[in-house]
Amino acid sequence: MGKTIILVGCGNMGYAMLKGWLAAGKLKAGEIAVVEPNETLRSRAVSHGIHAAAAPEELEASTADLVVFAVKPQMIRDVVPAYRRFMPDATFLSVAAGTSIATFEDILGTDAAIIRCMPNTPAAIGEGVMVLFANARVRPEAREFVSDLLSANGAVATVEDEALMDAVTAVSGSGPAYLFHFIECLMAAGEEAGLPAETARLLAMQTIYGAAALAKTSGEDPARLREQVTSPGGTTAAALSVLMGEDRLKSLMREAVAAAKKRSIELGA
Ligand SMILES: NC(=O)C1=CN([C@@H]2O[C@H](COP(=O)(O)OP(=O)(O)OC[C@H]3O[C@@H](n4cnc5c(N)ncnc54)[C@H](O)[C@@H]3O)[C@@H](O)[C@H]2O)C=CC1
Ligand SMILES: O=C(O)[C@@H]1CCC=N1
Repeated sequence: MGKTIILVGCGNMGYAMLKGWLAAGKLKAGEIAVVEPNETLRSRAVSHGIHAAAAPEELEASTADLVVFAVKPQMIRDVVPAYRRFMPDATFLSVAAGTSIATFEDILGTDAAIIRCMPNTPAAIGEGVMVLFANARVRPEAREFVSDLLSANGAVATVEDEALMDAVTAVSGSGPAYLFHFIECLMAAGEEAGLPAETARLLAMQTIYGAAALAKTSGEDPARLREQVTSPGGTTAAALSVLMGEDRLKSLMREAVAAAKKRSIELGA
């Protein structure tokens, strides 16, 4: 690839993205450096042969093409100024929920090339969805480079209106947690219905995986796929009358997504 990337923060999301890049062979260990104050987390990067620093002053790189911020939104104002020295060459990519381009421009100046990205943790296995919004300072070559890098993490999409990033965060950024909880609930219900724990786990996991894969690959509307499972007067109809009666699950999902969107807006305030 021949570029220099600095990953700032190698926690849950930063490391998930890094794993996706390395697994897809998008970059060599020598093309990326990590800044992470936590020694245990830093050692994960070191185990891949990557130079990992506890603080930006310890970085060996004097130039960078891309600086990726994967720290908590509340830390952005403290962390970002140390990377101003990589301007004007660097493009800055932030995955921080709620944190606007305007906040970065306030810290780095309006000359800075900034891309907001809302990823999700399946990025680690190339099955994430990475949603981008860039400011006008990002050059076309930099956009292409970032899109190509992130394609190792899964689908890459863009929004034209930055305000949509809060809804994106609520649907796909936080979304994996909803599905993990759904798996937990289906496992627990399976056990209560009499299945051994290991069987309930296998059935819940493979059913979610298989249904998602079928929904994605078949091109069928999810409602049509649901109907194909639902025999009139059968078992599925009995269960769906619980989930869909009075729009129960739909209302819950609407409330959950609205709560996440509201929190994303608050984080950016
Ligand atoms: N976890 C997720 O599923 C997603 C997280 N995000 C965003 O990713 C960002 C990181 O979230 P997580 O990875 O979940 O949190 P995390 O707490 O696992 O990772 C943040 C990392 O930043 C490190 N850090 C703290 N101070 C630092 C500094 N001065 N320089 C460099 N690194 C420093 C921490 O030691 C920690 O490892 C947040 O802004 C969040 O909104 C976005 C989408 C999904
Ligand atoms: O919970 C959060 O705030 C972050 C953003 C999206 C997923 N995790």
